[in-house]
Amino acid sequence: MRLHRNLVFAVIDALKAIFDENKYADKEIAKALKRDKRWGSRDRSFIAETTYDIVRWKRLYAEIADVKEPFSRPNLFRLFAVWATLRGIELPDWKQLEETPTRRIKGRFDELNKTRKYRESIPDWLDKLAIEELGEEKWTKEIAALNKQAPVVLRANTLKNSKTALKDKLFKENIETHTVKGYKNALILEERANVFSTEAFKYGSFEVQDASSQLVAEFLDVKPGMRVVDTCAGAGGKSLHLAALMENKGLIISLDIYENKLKELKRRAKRAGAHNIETRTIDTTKVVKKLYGTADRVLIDAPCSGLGVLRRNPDAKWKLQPEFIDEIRKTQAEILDRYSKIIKEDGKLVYATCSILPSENQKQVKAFLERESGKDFMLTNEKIILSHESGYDGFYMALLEKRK
Ligand SMILES: C[S@@+](CC[C@H](N)C(=O)[O-])C[C@H]1O[C@@H](n2cnc3c(N)ncnc32)[C@H](O)[C@@H]1O
Repeated sequence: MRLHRNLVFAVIDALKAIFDENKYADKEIAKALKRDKRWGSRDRSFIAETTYDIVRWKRLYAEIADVKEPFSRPNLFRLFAVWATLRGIELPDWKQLEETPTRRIKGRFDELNKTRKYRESIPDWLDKLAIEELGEEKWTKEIAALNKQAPVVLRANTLKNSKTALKDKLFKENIETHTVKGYKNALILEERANVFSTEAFKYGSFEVQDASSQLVAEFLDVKPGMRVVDTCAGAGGKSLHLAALMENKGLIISLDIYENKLKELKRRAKRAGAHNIETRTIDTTKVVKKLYGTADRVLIDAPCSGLGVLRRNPDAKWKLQPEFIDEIRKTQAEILDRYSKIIKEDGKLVYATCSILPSENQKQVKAFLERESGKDFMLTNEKIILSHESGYDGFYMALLEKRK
């Protein structure tokens, strides 16, 4: 592989913003990709993948390069030199890469590889917390899986086409996919590609959605004609799936505390041809209270640490703080107490997160069932999805039924 100066500079600029200015990796990468319209798909994937790689392995690479944050530009080039050396890429004779100690890099890598917190590049507090929650054996396997690059998974939008029809459509646009057992509407890309530029995407034939995430709406057991409330709808990944499962019949009320996310949901719903979704911003407590006792089904896709989706958001390893996880657990408990009241008698509720920590998942549900607010509910099904077992994102979902 030959390294191109413009592409490497784009990576360095993105890393500077992510590491030193605390910006989000996905946003900075999107910005970097807009810099030159002439860049082709290989150039673009070099920028995206290299940036994500260096974000993912920040602690390991910084230790090998012996550099500390905040990173100066010369130090960011040192991190890049570590990345390139470990991949066996020949370094060009640019002044920024002069005197890279190639042999020493390989030696340090072998040495640090023996210790999990360096090998998997994780902060000490996270390593400690995850061992307490999952046990060392499970965590060691899980973090190794969460450090891999995620496959691109699509969900066929059955309001527009079947999975088989979508597969054919994409094939005609030179995108090859395969199906996976156990995931009704999922197609996995054989090779990474910019699916957003396809005609199939513009027509609303699919959404990009991880396979584990695709299990959540199905878990809620919705039927056409039902009244469903998606309480933490965000930009609508699950609402859109619910609309498809309900064949556009009945009503989905999608709530969130952020109006801008719901605006994006509406835009996506239009493209997907989902006509039974109504959005409401939770700007006062009244919005939720008005819904008490009205829904056949409620989805709580709760805000969480996001530790199950580190493959997609590796910068979360560095942005997450233990205090945030403490706070989010309190929010999850409050949300369960308040939003469970939206359910009618005999109705069903799904509580889901994209976290792998029992304290945000099964323990949260258990505590809810023991509180006054949960006394009428019964846990009838539960899925604990770990990335090293499923091959997809880490997720949790619990199905609760309201008794008479
Ligand atoms: C896991 S994300 C939802 C993802 C979304 N359901 C999807 O499938 O694309 C959690 C969402 O909860 C929202 N949220 C945070 N606190 C909330 C609250 N108190 N009430 C409702 N929504 C909340 C966040 O804005 C975020 O969009």
